[in-house]
Amino acid sequence: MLSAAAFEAALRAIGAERYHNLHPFHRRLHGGQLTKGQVQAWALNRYYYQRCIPLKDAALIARAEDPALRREWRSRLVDHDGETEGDGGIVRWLKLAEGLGLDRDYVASTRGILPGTRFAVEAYVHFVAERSLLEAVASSLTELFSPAIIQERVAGMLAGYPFVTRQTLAYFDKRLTQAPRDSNFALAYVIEHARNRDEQELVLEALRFKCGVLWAQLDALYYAYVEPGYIPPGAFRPEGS
Ligand SMILES: O=C(O)c1cc(C(=O)O)c2c(n1)C(=O)C(=O)c1cc(C(=O)O)[nH]c1-2
Repeated sequence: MLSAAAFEAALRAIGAERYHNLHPFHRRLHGGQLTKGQVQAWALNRYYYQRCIPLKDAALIARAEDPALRREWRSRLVDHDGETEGDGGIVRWLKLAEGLGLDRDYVASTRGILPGTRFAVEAYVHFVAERSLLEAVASSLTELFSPAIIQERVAGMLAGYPFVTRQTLAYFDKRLTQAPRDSNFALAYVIEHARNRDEQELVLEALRFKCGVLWAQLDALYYAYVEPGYIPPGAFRPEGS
């Protein structure tokens, strides 16, 4: 069995090798190299991820028998759904999409998303609902790596696109405190609850799976909106394309 330190190092190595900051779509997004239509396509598709996160968190809570785990995890539902209407991450993401010039109702309808986005995000929700609780918790560990990408994204997008303002990107301000809180809890949880080498391997595999969920969403965007640019029937078409 790996020591706690070696186990944590193995988890971090997966992020260093596979996290979606490395994807060419993100390299372009953060480097100011995309058109407004391509940035809109990113925001519109990612809305589906945001919308489904609370479904997977609710699925996890439904399976957790430990009140302490449920109590800790429910803050994630509040972060995304808000305490009242008009509050929370989902609404903040819709504001981001609107700030980029998209119609809020069209985004919320998810009619324009890519099939690849739908399948990748649904695979995540199913994974959390169907695998062991340990794997479900482990699959959230990509958030260990998100503060760095968020800082890079916000700075890169503000510098790279005249149509992006700090207010438009307000969604990410809260994530900079929420993500470390959540991922530190999840990391301590998997270190404590993976009781043997096989369970540690399940945790590592869950994190690799989740990196694939994030990567596949960007593959779909790249293929449809960058190269070769085959937009599937029914999916969002940027103006002038
Ligand atoms: O901006 C990003 O790159 C990024 C990445 C991730 C992630 O690593 O899964 C999440 C988020 N953002 C995010 O905003 C978010 O609410 C979130 C929840 C989760 C999760 O798996 O429970 N990941 C992420």
